Amino acid sequence: MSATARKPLTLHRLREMHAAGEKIAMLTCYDAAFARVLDDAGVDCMLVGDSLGMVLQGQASTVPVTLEQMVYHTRCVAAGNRSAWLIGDLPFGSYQEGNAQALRSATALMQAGAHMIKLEGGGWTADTVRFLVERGIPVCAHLGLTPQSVHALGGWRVQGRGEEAAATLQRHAKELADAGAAMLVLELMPNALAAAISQALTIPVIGIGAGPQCGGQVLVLHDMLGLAPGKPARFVRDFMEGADGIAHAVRRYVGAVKAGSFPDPELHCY
Ligand SMILES: Nc1nc(=O)c2c([nH]1)NC[C@@H]1CN(c3ccc(C(=O)N[C@@H](CCC(=O)O)C(=O)O)cc3)CN21
Ligand SMILES: CC(C)C(=O)C(=O)O
Ligand SMILES: [Mg+2]
Repeated sequence: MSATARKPLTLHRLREMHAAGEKIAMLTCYDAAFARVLDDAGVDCMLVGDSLGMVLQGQASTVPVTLEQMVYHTRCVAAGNRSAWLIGDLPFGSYQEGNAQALRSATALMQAGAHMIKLEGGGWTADTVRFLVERGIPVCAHLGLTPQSVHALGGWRVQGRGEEAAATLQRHAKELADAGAAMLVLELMPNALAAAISQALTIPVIGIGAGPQCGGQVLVLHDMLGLAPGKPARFVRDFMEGADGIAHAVRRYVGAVKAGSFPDPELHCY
């Protein structure tokens, strides 16, 4: 634990960082032990991602993850975290019924310790985003490869290739920002498209497989520690390679994101 504890990050502070051009470093986190490590290493935002269904549970997608499981892991992370901004992922089926269901699910994550909730999907979610924001719940939107829709999208494929698909994603991003989303995750899309969306919005855009020109980056923790099974996706870098332990690997990730040296457009991008 560092001698000088950081002040807890706020949405106000994240907006200031973004306005000043400082990149935001986000990692997924699923438990208290890692939350301590990430907090001490200076990670700005922790996402309790529904990717835990694949990473922790060994399932083939994020579709089976339940709200109850997300609440449990959010509570675990909140217990270990002191100063990072904590984002809870709404799982598949926990907001699609309508605004009332979305508010109930978001409330469960906020009461478990989340500071913000994230939900996947395009323009159709804008009304729900507005509804939650008006009721005091900060919302992060998520566009591009939205894993909860993997069976509809036809696999883990790069999104927004082609003019029409790119224009649609740009329109959805604008609609979500207008609805009050305070942050936007862009997953798996060409650099140029993610750069254009980041430029067009004032809110921080956090990329994963979306190029270096986003306002910040996120990776799945176990991927950047070289712990995920199988061949990693192209956008992953193993920060354990040459690192002196886990805390050092996480500090190297934070440093690389802040310096703009990760992701490398030659290696990790589309
Ligand atoms: N461990 C883990 N890491 C992740 O980043 C992640 C998850 N799990 N689970 C939920 C989703 C699924 N994700 C994935 C999974 C696979 C690819 C993948 O294999 N992509 C190909 C690109 C295919 C194309 O060119 O269209 C690649 O080579 O990167 C990408 C994102 C991202 N998310
Ligand atoms: C990869 C990030 C953006 C995510 O949604 C997750 O980890 O569930
Ligand atoms: Mg997710």
